[in-house]
Amino acid sequence: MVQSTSTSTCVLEDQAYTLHTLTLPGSEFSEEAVISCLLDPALIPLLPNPLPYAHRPIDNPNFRVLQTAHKGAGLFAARDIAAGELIIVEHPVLILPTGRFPAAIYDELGNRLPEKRRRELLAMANSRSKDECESPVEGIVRTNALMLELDPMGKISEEKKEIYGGVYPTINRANHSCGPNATVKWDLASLTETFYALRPIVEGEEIQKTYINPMFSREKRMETLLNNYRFSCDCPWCDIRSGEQCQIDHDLPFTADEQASIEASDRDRALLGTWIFTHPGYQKWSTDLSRTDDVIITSHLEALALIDKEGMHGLQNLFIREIAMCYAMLGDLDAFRQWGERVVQLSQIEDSPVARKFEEWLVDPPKLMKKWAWRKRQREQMPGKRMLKADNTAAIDIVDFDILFQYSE
Ligand SMILES: C[S@@+](CC[C@H](N)C(=O)[O-])C[C@H]1O[C@@H](n2cnc3c(N)ncnc32)[C@H](O)[C@@H]1O
Repeated sequence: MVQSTSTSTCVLEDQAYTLHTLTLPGSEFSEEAVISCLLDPALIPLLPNPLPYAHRPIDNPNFRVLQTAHKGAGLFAARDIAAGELIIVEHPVLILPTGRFPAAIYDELGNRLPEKRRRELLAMANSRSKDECESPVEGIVRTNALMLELDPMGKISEEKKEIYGGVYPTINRANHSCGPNATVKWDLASLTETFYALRPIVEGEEIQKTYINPMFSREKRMETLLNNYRFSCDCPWCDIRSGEQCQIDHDLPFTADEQASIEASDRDRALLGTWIFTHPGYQKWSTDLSRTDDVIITSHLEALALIDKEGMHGLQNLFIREIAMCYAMLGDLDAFRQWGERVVQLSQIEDSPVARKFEEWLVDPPKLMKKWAWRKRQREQMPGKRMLKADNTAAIDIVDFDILFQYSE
């Protein structure tokens, strides 16, 4: 069976692009899946080879697609969903760069799909008028595409590297919130996007992701959403007058209290965005006894309180993991179990090796963790040692926020 076919097509600003169709074979559990791609030819050898089997559909899904009052369709929890729980795994129907191409190229990308997939694509939301995007496929791409990585090892030089997006008939039904309860993770090896919960979602609640960097100020978030997706955000962090007359529709000036609340939210979001560079981190603390025993835990609990307030749960894992590690170094078994179990639950999709490591440790932490109670033992051996410095050194871990965002023009 031919799984991968190319037809050389267009050159845009000196760059050649290839229309390339991927047919992922079906298995005992799945039908074959076709992905219609527009690619820099240099990316083709970087695709998984052989292609993976098409993903098995999820039995008894925990979500439904329903119509909303003013946002088009949306995804809603069909039952309670736990933090970290899988919602859906899906192959894109299209993969293409963010740049603009002639309408005929978009149409051709759509036409290369089997009829059922093409109809699914054409039924998706399109926020662009015919004047803006002559091809409806382009309008659908601009409204829906999620960034994905085809060259994780950086084989293509930085100057030539482009941003690619994927379009997903189901995941893309998720509407936007600046305090999302779910997020996505791309996996090149299986050519899938996984959509999963960031915090508990109750039955009937809308399942939403963020389309933009949630660290932006309210003004910038609203401007970006209007420019790229053509809507005014009415999430609780933007429409601070929910239930009353709202600024978005009526352009009334904010009261002093409303203005203060917007400024506090902007400040807290910006602070969370730089927290790991400006606040103490586990790595240095773990070997430095001059720092107080609770400095990381206290600081990280502060960050988690802000994360809860702003609904930025996409940032929580690093803090939760480091708090668990602090309790391990302090030899506090109950607290390590409590935080470690949260790590396992929240990391199963986001970072499965971390989830597995914690699962292993949780069987018998004092026996299995090399540094178990290291700080406690050091203190016992040096009871007189004073803690000299307040800790103001930043962590060096870098959070990759990119997976949170949709791509924009
Ligand atoms: C990726 S689609 C989301 C699914 C879409 N509602 C549908 O019917 O398929 C993006 C479009 O949904 C709408 N949308 C998404 N989030 C919204 C929100 N928070 N408020 C209003 N409209 C929203 C906008 O029209 C936006 O261009």
